[in-house]
Amino acid sequence: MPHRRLVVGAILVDDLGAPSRVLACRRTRPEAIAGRWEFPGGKVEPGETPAAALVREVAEELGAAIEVGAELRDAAGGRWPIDERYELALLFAVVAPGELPRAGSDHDELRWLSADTLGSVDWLPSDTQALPRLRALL
Ligand SMILES: Nc1nc2c([nH]c(=O)n2[C@H]2C[C@H](O)[C@@H](COP(=O)(O)OP(=O)(O)OP(=O)(O)O)O2)c(=O)[nH]1
Repeated sequence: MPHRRLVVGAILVDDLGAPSRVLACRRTRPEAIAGRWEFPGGKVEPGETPAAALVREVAEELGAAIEVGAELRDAAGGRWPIDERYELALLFAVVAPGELPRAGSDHDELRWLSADTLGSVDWLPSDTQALPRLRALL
């Protein structure tokens, strides 16, 4: 199987040590996935670490500085498939002190979700795969 390019997503939580809420973001584009909810992030550039890509993407999309924590892997220690070309790395993160994430042009709504409400929005399919493991940590 050819090597898949990496997309990173931030599981932005209220507290890295004792998370109880996660930030979900509703995409505005492209049209095929507009209205679906995701973890903010994007494609890792060549030579960039996943954590550095995440800091860059969240600053661009939500205007907020973050601190990056551990990665959420699947039960076998793997990342999350998107399609033939991409796979998803999900990294926990917190907003830096004094920072406030705001929707820019990539999103039209942000919502903080708890274990009880995590399934209440229409997540992208690759993100849906990770929800049971994430919910167990909230
Ligand atoms: N950002 C993000 N993308 C996701 C998630 N889940 C998922 O399947 N994807 C898919 C949607 C997109 O096809 C792809 C990431 O593309 P993107 O548009 O966010 O990346 P980017 O910001 O680098 O965009 P671009 O510069 O290439 O336009 O991964 C997720 O939780 N967050």
